[in-house]
Amino acid sequence: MKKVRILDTTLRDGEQSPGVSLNVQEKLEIARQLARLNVDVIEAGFAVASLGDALAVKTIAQEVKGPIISSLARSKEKDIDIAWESVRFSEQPAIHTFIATSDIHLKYKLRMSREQALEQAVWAVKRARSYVDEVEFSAEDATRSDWDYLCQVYSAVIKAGARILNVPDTVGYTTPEEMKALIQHLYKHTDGIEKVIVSIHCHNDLGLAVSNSLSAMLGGAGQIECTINGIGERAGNASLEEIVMGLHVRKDFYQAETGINYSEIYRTSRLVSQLTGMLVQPNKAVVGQNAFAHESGIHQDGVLKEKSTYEIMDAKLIGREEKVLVLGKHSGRHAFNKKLEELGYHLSEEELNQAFERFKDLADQKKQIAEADIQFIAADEATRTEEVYRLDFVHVCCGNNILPTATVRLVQENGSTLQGVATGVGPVDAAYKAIGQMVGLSSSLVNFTLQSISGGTEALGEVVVRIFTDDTVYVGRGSHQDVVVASVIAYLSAINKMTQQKKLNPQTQI
Ligand SMILES: CC(=O)SCCNC(=O)CCNC(=O)[C@H](O)C(C)(C)COP(=O)(O)OP(=O)(O)OC[C@H]1O[C@@H](n2cnc3c(N)ncnc32)[C@H](O)[C@@H]1OP(=O)(O)O
Ligand SMILES: CC(C)C(=O)C(=O)O
Ligand SMILES: [Mg+2]
Repeated sequence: MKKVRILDTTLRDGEQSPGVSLNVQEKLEIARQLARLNVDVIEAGFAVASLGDALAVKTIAQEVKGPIISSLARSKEKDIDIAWESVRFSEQPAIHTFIATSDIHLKYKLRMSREQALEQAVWAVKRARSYVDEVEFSAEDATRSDWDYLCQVYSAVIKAGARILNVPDTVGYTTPEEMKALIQHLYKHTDGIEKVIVSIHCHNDLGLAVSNSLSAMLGGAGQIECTINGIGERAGNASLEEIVMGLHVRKDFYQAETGINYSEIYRTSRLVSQLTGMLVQPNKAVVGQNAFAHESGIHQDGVLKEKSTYEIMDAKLIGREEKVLVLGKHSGRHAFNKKLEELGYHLSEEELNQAFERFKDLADQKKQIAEADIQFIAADEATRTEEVYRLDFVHVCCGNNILPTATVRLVQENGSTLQGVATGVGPVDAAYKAIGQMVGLSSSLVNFTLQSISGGTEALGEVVVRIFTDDTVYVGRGSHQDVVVASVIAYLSAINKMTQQKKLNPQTQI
């Protein structure tokens, strides 16, 4: 059975999804979960992009054990040096350098000749190899590049010391058949290719990212680059859970397997969705809410008689079992903490106390606490931003025959309070206007989403808010059984992040 390496790029390409911005603590939490999922490589970021990115890569390199920790770098001295400074603390550091090879990119973007790009690629790989053995090289837009030129570039970078050759379908342009043929062509015409790992990195512009990745594997690729829930630039990247389960369920056909710990798949999907604010569509394969739900009578009848009639994988295998938890309003701190540890969370004393208090509040109002509720509360506490403004109370007056009005009181860091009242088109709008006036916020709300975390009208409502200011998006999350309260908490969480950022960088306008 062939072993396929999984490189997870949720924290790099995944974070390139429009509207996603993760802080260091959130990235660390995801990286820890990726280690539990047992990915082979975590591409932790693009260190040169910002001080925050470099710090996140460095923190992950220092804290997360198990996977190789890599940073992306253009084929530029500054990028490679900063990438090295950030990953060097890992037990297994790696640098991933790239340059585009398609004529379109060479002519219009890089304004370089083919010869110049080849020279630059070789230089970059040598510089990266002066720091570390694990050097990956990507020929950006490989699938729209001339195949002979591509072989020349790959032969030259192997000679320069690259250990992994990545073939990106940067704009999701190729097809499964063409991808397999390209990988086979590279194997025939690239000098020294048998000594390196061939990797594949597919985008989903035509919805073919997973198919193209699996085809590349059939052509000989030994590493697949992907993201949790398929998030990433534009239409996203190949989705990790679909690739891994595709290889597992069709082992008979692909004759390949990964080292992924299947039981962590669902939990990882939930965590990434929660922290990025990118909701998972209900019909998403493997991790969508409906992926194991049977609606029609004939299907239900079949499944009741024998599950395998309509199920090709076991929900329990990926950690999706809907357990009725024994945890409830009579549970104590020990049992609660043990459950958190089972779910992979190690909270500080203070975080545990806060999480326990929220759990008890919820248990008072909800008959059954689902695992998803507990996971949400734990992740929320583990990644909480320092509170510049905390909600004291929100009262709303609304209905079908009344002007929606909200009164809100906030407590500031120094203990003083702010109180405001406003009207709006609905209770959330009114509350947001009251808060905006109190904190002097001139930024506009970009996006607001609301979903329930578990079933029933008493379920926790999860709100994700994105606010935009000074070219930066701040993502805030909030959860509460009352959706107006959840909305206010989410808004304050985004405002708190923005205010913290302003303290670090006083030029930033609010
Ligand atoms: C296919 C991908 O996903 S690639 C990764 C994409 N991810 C990102 O871009 C996120 C992080 N990026 C950033 O923070 C910024 O773009 C930075 C810090 C990397 C660069 O910022 P800036 O210096 O302001 O440059 P800007 O982004 O406007 O333009 C990119 C420059 O890099 C050059 N460039 C692009 N790719 C490469 C490469 N692989 N090697 C060398 N140079 C490159 C471009 O030609 C352009 O150069 P120019 O300024 O001489 O015209
Ligand atoms: C940097 C490379 C690997 C990339 O993300 C792409 O080409 O899509
Ligand atoms: Mg990409």
